[in-house]
Amino acid sequence: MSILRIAVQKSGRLHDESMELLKDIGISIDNGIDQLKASARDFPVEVFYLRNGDIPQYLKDGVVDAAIIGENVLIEKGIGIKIAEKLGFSSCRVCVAVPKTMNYNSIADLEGKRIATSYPNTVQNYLDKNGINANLHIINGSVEIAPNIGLADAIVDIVSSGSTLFKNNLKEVEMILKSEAVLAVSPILDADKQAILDKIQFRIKSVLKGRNSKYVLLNAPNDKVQDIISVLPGMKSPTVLPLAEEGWSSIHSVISKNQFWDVIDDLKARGAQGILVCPIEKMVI
Ligand SMILES: Nc1ncnc2c1ncn2[C@@H]1O[C@H](COP(=O)(O)OP(=O)(O)OP(=O)(O)O)[C@@H](O)[C@H]1O
Ligand SMILES: O=P(O)(O)OC[C@H]1O[C@H](OP(=O)(O)OP(=O)(O)O)[C@H](O)[C@@H]1O
Ligand SMILES: [Mg+2]
Repeated sequence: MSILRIAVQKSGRLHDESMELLKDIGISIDNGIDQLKASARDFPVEVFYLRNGDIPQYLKDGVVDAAIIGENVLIEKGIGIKIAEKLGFSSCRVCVAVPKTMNYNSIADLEGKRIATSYPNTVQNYLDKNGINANLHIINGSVEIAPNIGLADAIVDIVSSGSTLFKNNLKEVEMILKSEAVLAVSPILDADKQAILDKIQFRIKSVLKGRNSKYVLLNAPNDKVQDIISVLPGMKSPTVLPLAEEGWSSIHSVISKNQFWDVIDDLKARGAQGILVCPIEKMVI
């Protein structure tokens, strides 16, 4: 029987949420400390714990079949590897930053400069597209220190809150790309493995939809029900049930997290009372 080999980051920023997602889709792993490989108890899956930066090559070679990986690393090293699903965590951006004191007006100011980065392919592509010639210095970590020690005039690195740039007296001047954790798939995948992957992807979609939605219950007098329903999306349409008290109804619906507060304000204004909001574990549509 086929077994799908999934790579996750061994340790680092993606590890915990990757394991949480696997758990949420029903893949439980006996994770012995320092194990590099583990089998799932209840699903035909093996999990490989690898460095994020090494995963694109393993996918290309078909050593692993799928992976949870930072999109930025795939863009840097994973030409031809398909993204099956965006996973909604570890969001960041890859940016150009320069010393705060530099008078930066446009990308033309990078001409002839020394740029330190761990993402040389991404940077070179970006410079080529913009017709800029610059000298790249490849460093593997602590890139933000490079301008302060005289190694570079600018850097390209990951930015999230911006606090690392701030601490190093740098300012963000260009955004090259946005990234988040993704489910990536090897180009070498037979039909049996594809069938396992399809099941996993279906489960991931259900979990992500659940994470992005809330279940809402509220009470309303019957004469307000139609007006309230008009602002509730619901999966098909909202559920309306009679309350024990004559003339009142309970309305149940699902609201997307993005619209949540706006819809709640609207519901209150239309006469909703006793509004309860619950998390949704999974949503299968
Ligand atoms: N500050 C951040 N905020 C959000 N996401 C981030 C941040 N830094 C990195 N990431 C994302 O998490 C991924 C893993 O980052 P991390 O620093 O843990 O590993 P790494 O050092 O790049 O990789 P390796 O596993 O090869 O040692 C990055 O590729 C990026 O997609
Ligand atoms: O904008 P911020 O929120 O400050 O995040 C950005 C920093 O986070 C990452 O480093 P990380 O902390 O993962 O350290 P590393 O360089 O050792 O991987 C990245 O390389 C930046 O340095
Ligand atoms: Mg890092």
